[in-house]
Order: sequence, then C-alpha cells, then structure tokens
Amino acid sequence: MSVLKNIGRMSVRRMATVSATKGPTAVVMLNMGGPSTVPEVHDFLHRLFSDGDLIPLPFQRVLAPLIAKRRTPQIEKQYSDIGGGSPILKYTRIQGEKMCQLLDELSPSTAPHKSYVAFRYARPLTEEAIAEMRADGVTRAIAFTQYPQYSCSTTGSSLNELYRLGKKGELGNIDWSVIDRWGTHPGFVEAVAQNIEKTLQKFPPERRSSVVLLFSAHSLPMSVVNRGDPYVLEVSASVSAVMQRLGNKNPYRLVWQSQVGPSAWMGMQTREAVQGLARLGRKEVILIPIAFTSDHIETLFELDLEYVKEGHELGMDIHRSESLNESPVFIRAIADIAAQHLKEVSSGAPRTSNQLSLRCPGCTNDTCGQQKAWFSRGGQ
Ligand SMILES: C=CC1=C(C)c2cc3[nH]c(cc4nc(cc5[nH]c(cc1n2)c(C)c5CCC(=O)O)C(CCC(=O)O)=C4C)c(C)c3C=C
Ligand code: FES
Ligand SMILES: [Fe+2]
Repeated sequence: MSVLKNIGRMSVRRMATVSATKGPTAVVMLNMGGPSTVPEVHDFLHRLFSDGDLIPLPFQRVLAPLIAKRRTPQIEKQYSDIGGGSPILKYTRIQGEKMCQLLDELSPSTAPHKSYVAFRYARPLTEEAIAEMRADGVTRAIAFTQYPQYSCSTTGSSLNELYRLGKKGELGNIDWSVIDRWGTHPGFVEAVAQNIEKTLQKFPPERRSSVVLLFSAHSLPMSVVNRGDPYVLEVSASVSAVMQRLGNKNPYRLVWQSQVGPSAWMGMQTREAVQGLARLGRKEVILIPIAFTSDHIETLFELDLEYVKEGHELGMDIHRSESLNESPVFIRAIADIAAQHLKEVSSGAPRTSNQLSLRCPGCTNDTCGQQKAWFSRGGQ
C-alpha cells in the first residue's frame, strides 16, 4: 500500500515538474477591485465611470472624468472612514494563494497552480495580471469570477475586457476557460450560513428564531434588470439556498443597496427596509452581505457606519454578518469549484457554462456576443 502511495506521490511531483516547464495553470481572480489607499480613489472612479459595459454614458470620454472628479471627495471620505482604503486586494490575494495550495492537492494533473489578480478598476489591472502571466510562461488559464452571481455589469464587464485584450493580441498564446458563476455552490452557501449562525449567537436563545435575516446585495439599475440581466434571479437563488441550509428557521427578505444617481434601481432599498422593520416593531435584525466575498465600502461604510448605526438610533438590536474574507470554508469552496471545472474541461466539457452562452434578450452591446464566441473557442 505504502509503495503504491509513494508511486502516486512521485508521479504527482513529476507531473508538476513537467507542467512547470510550460508555466503554471493560472487561476485569474476577476473582480472590480477597490482603491487600496485614499489617493487611488480618483483613478478608481475614473476607470469605473469610463466603463461602457457598466455605465453606458453619452460622450463617455468627456463625461467620465467630470463625474469622477465631482464624486471623488465624497468617496475619499468614505474610504478614510473605513481605515484609509479597500481591503479587497489583501483578501483576494489571500483567497487566491490558499485556494491554489488546495488545488495542487485536489488536481495534481494540472499542478502547479498560481493565482493572478485582475481588477477592472484598481491595480493590479487586467493588463498587469496578463503581463505577469506571460512572464511566467502561462499557456493555460481559468478566468474565475469572484462575483458569486453573474451580471453583465460585473463579471460580463471583466470578460469583455479580457476579450478586448485578446482581440488586440495582447494575451499571447493562452488556452482559456471560464468560471462565470457559482452562487448556489454548497461550499459558498455553507460559508455564508456559518457566518449567519455565528451572528445569531448574539441574540438570546428564546428570541433567536424571530430575528429577521435581511440579505443585502448591491442593486442594479432597472434598465439592466429589464434587458434580462440574470443577477437578480441568481442573488435570489443564493438566498434561497442559504435559507434552506439554515432549515428556514427565520423570517427573511432580500433587499438592495448602493444605488448611485437619479435613475430607477432595483428595490426595496436596504436603508428603507431597516427603517420599515423598526416601524413595524421587528427590531432584531441581521444584515447579510450576499453578493460580494470580502469587505468593501458597502459593508464597512454603508452597512456598518450607516445602517447599523441608524438601526441603533431607532432602538434596534441589529448586527451585520461577517463577510467571507479569510473563511477557510469559503476558500475550500473556491478550490473545489476550480478543481471540478479543471476536471470537466480536461474531459472535453465546454469552456464556459451553458448559461454564459446566452446573451440578455435585450442586449445591444456587440462586444458581449463576440466575447462569448471567443471564450467558447478557448480564447482563440
Ligand atoms: C455584485 C456587486 C455589484 C454590482 C452588481 C454592481 C453594479 C453596478 N455598480 C454601479 C455603480 C457603482 N458601483 C460602485 C462601487 C461598487 N460597486 C460594487 C459592486 C457591484 N456593483 C462594489 C463592491 C463597489 C465598491 C467598491 C469598494 O471598494 O467598496 C461605484 C463607486 C462608488 C460610488 O461612486 O458610489 C459606482 C458609481 C452600477 C452603475 C452598476 C450596474 C450597472
Ligand atoms: S448585456 Fe447581457 S449579454 Fe450583453
Ligand atoms: Fe457598483
């Protein structure tokens, strides 16, 4: 038995060495990113408002710098109030590195694995991740979205950006596949549920089952919802899966936060929901971030410094459930998702999910269609 084990270990090591000569299997962590320091806020907002896949503006090149400049002082203040910057880069690096350690064990035939961070609006940008991958001699890469639920304004924007670089010939000779959503994966659901259970402990046992679970996700403009974007459905599916895992013991609602600008956005708004619950006398509440995997201004500023504080002023016993951040259950989940994906693609499965192949019925952005076709061919 031990001889067999040793042979197993040797072949694992040999395979790792062989693939090391052609570079590691890259796992590219796609996300929007956030300014790591206050002076980076302006550039972050400038890139965000310049992204026509997120916010299509008339005369975008002219308007984006003006809007970014006008909004910078307010957002700088929010980042100062949460300690001087977004922790998303710190957490994404930790999640990626720990995930790859697990992946080397779970998928020895594709080892070694190396994670690269590709942010859409903050450094390291997609181009920087690609330069590092090319220097490492990468020939096989997974574009792994770190948004659990798919929206064309988030994951779609990151994939469009990769496609544009590929079309310009800047990606080199890399064979791509995509993990484009995983909002109901049992490991993700388990990690969120465990954090809720931990927060429920803060309430007296006899009142625990009447605590209201208020799931909160970043809202979407109704123009995006109404063109058939799948995000609202997918966030709802995550909430249902978490509630099922919790045995449906608590009353709950899904509400939406962080609307920007005057247009109509998906509701009900989180702030109004907190106020409404207080008015109805339902004063024991847990706020649960469900659409983002690490802390950011929406949790640390909007939920903690605004809504929890306002809830206390209304006499509520209100707490926020922790973000996933360094949760080992979560890191194990993303490693399992990547390992399963590598196994399926190596045995001939398509390079993206079937769901990614479908454009929103109201889509008028040609890049979306070209991007989907390009990834389905492995980025060729
Ligand atoms: C799943 C999460 C997110 C979706 C969906 C989303 C859509 C979306 N966002 C905007 C406009 C802005 N978003 C801004 C910041 C921001 N957005 C998300 C997440 C999602 N956005 C996060 C996590 C953050 C904050 C980053 C951090 O470090 O905390 C901003 C900038 C901040 C501000 O000016 O208020 C804007 C603008 C649109 C238009 C949109 C869908 C089309
Ligand atoms: S906007 Fe959804 S596919 Fe283009
Ligand atoms: Fe946003």
